[in-house]
This record gives sequence, structure tokens and C-alpha cells, in this order.
Amino acid sequence: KEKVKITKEQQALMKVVVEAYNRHQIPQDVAKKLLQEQYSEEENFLLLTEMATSQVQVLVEFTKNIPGFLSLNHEDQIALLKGSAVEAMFLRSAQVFSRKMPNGHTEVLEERIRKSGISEEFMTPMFNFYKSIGELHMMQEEQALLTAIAILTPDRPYVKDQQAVERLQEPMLDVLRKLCVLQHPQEPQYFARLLGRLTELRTLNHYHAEMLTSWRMNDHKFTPLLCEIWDVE
Ligand SMILES: COc1ccc(-c2nc3ccccc3n2[C@H](C(=O)Nc2c(C)cccc2C)C2CCCCC2)c(OC)c1
Repeated sequence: KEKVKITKEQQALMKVVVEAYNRHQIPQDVAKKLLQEQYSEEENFLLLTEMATSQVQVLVEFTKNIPGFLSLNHEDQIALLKGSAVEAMFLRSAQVFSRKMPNGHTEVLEERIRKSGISEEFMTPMFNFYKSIGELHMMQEEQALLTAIAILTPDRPYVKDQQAVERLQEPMLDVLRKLCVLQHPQEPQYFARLLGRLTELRTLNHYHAEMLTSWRMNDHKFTPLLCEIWDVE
């Protein structure tokens, strides 16, 4: 049984990524807002677009701190951000949803989201994902590394130098794998389950544009940044 050991460099890499991840959190806590009162479908849509717009800004700041990212080809940097923004948003939402909350709060939050204006057909895949992330009880380090790994996906559309992206993603996968073995010794498949969530995340990508345009309200307004990132308008 080989002794898994995280090297000094891997410790340093993890520290940089986790600190960047914690530094670039979303400003206001949307869950608290949603638990306070039930908003109208229009107010919820506005809240969603505000949250998503600030999330994209936070994502850009986080990504700039990923070692090596800024030395990638500039067009590839944009392609990676554009290709991962929706996934990062759902990953962040899943983490917010699966946070430990006082008894009954998660149910209230789920109810508020179900009634927020999003159409029925998308609730099952979205909540299945949230619950599958919740079951993993991910640590902060795992959340930060998983987000960095999702951003550094080599086969995003329009990425030219995929090898350069692989060279950045591999060390992240390596340290995450070791972390999983060390933190979950009784769950040898834990690392594989984490990566499986990234596959589930990609399926949500297909729905997100329709989730927005089918929001129960008319005249959906998006910020210019969201038009760039979401395939809407
Ligand atoms: C595309 O359709 C949806 C529908 C619902 C959610 C969603 N799941 C949530 C789980 C927990 C808490 C809030 C949650 N949200 C929204 C939210 O703000 N997501 C969020 C964002 C956008 C950025 C950063 C961080 C977060 C949490 C609330 C927006 C206002 C109406 C109710 C959903 C969603 O998030 C990606 C997308």
C-alpha cells in the first residue's frame, strides 16, 4: 500500500488555489435573502442575473490566481472562462444549497427556488445535482480544486492549445486525488465520485440558456456580461 504524500510544491499550489477561492467569494449571501422572504418571479430573475453577473466577475479574479493561467494564450483564457462560467455558477449554487443550515432551512430554500420562476422541467436535474454535491460533504480545499479543474478543462470549444491547458489541469488533478485518499481513506472511490460530478455539471450546461428564457415572466433583461457568457439574447 504505497504511502500517499503531498509534496511541498503541491502544498503550495493548493494554498494558492484555496486562498484565491476563499478571497473571491460572492458579496451578499443570496441564501439568507431567499430565506427572509418569497420574492416575485421578476424580483427572483433580477436577483439571479445580479448573482450571476457578480459570480462571473469573481470567477475571473479567481482564475487569474490559478498558477500558469495568465501565461496561456489570451484567446484560450477567454475560451476557458466562457466555457466554465455556467458550471462554476452551478457548482457555487450547489455549495450554497448544501451548506449546513438550521433545521428546516434547506427545505424552505428549496421551496423558494422551486417557486422562483424557473420552469418545472429543470428542477429535477438541478436539485439532483445539488443533492449529489451535498452527499459528498466536500471540504473547502476540494471545492476550490474542483472549481479550478472545471475551469482548466482542455476540450472546451475554441481552445487552440489544449496541451497547455492539460499541463495546468494535471497537477490540480494530482493533488486533488492525493487529498481525497488522505481525507477519505475509507472511501477509495471518493476521487472518482468527485470527477463524476463534473460530468453531471456539463449536462446542466445544456439546459441553462433555456432555464433563463423559460423563466415565468415576460421581457427577460440580461446584463451585457451575461449575454457574453450565457447563450441568450
Ligand atoms: C439558471 O437557473 C438557475 C436557477 C436557480 C439557481 C440557484 N440555485 C441556488 C441554490 C442555492 C441558492 C441560490 C440558488 N440559485 C440562484 C442563485 O442566486 N444562484 C447563484 C448564482 C446565479 C451565482 C452565484 C451564487 C449563486 C447561489 C437563486 C437566484 C434567485 C432565485 C432563486 C435561485 C441558479 O443558480 C445557478 C440558476
